[in-house]
Amino acid sequence: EEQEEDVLRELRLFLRNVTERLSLDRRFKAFTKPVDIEEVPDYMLVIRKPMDLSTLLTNIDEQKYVTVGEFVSDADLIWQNALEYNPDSDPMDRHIRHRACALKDTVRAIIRDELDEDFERVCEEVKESR
Ligand SMILES: Cc1noc(C)c1-c1cc(NS(=O)(=O)c2ccccc2)cc(C(=O)O)c1
Repeated sequence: EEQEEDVLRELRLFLRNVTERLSLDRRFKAFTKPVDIEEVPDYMLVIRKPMDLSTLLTNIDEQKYVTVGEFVSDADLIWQNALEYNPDSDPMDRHIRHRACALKDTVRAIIRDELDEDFERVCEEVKESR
């Protein structure tokens, strides 16, 4: 009902704000768009569930997420995929892994600092009621 729509609207505003801040961080430029298959032809063979910050934003607009937990699961795919696809010791792989780890830590720090646990609990209740 109305109260549920209010909660989900506030969730979308919070998740858009988080996603846009990540997209503005220069360290995360390579995570802003889907990996380009022209540039990285075998990417889809290795990575089963590609994810990037622009796709997160589309998912938010399409009301895919009812809880912050669902959003974090998709956000985690971005750095997990980067670690999986770039495992080698060469400098390029190390560089993308450093940025992947920075993304992981930044998402967790924002959620810990800015998500009210009572708000997340209300979102979980909306999810259970559906
Ligand atoms: C991400 C990712 N996961 O595996 C790899 C490998 C990368 C990755 C892919 C690219 N090239 S790209 O054309 O697919 C692209 C450019 C700009 C934004 C988004 C994608 C560049 C870099 C980089 O570090 O500059 C990294």
